[in-house]
Amino acid sequence: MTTKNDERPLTSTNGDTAINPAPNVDLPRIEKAVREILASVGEDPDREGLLETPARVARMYAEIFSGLHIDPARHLEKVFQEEYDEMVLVKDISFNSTCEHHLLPFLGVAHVGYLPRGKIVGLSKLARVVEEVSRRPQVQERMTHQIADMLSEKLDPKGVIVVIEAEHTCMSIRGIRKPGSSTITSAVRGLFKSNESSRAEAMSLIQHPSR
Ligand SMILES: Nc1nc2c(ncn2[C@@H]2O[C@H](COP(=O)(O)OP(=O)(O)OP(=O)(O)O)[C@@H](O)[C@H]2O)c(=O)[nH]1
Ligand SMILES: [Zn+2]
Repeated sequence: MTTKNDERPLTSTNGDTAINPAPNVDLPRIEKAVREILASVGEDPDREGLLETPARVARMYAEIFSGLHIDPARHLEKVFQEEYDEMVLVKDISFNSTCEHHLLPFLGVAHVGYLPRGKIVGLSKLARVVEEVSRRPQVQERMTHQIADMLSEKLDPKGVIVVIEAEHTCMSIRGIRKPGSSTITSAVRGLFKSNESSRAEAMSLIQHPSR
């Protein structure tokens, strides 16, 4: 089954009814662009194996960029009053994000810690923040400090530390081609910034193998 460029329906479902799961993402526009890219590299967008590709890619972008249209910090609204003022650290939160320079994935783990000031938050919420922030085109540095800023603002903690370790596929599958290289970024706020021993304690817990 082949159809001409301008005859192809610009919907993004396999069935008759187009349901756009991401109302702020223009799926038909992505599909059109993907067809254009395929044609530009010398492919035939109308060959059987590629027929559904533009719609798939559109859905994929809606998924991996879904963090653009939401406020990840909303997960930090529900706090519990608790007189615990030692460190809380959730390690090895896996994520995948997209490098804004090449639109290729960078993926790895985030470590998120804070020193509460009478307010704690559900542990899963830290992972939810990482998950949603990661679903944006970005650089790792911005992702790191945005997560730290969200915690600082919503929890008013005594300190925040965010460390992210990731492999950038734009460095491993193309360009300089260094698979296995790892980029580490950190953002520290409050006591973790001003107090060297607090920061060292957090860093040693982060570096310590889990379990
Ligand atoms: N600082 C930073 N750089 C990134 C990130 N993701 C990708 N990059 C880099 O962005 C840079 C873009 O460099 P350019 O010279 O504009 O593009 P390019 O010619 O494709 O670069 P090469 O990757 O060196 O081939 C590259 O050095 C990438 O490694 C990130 O999260 N943070
Ligand atoms: Zn890149």
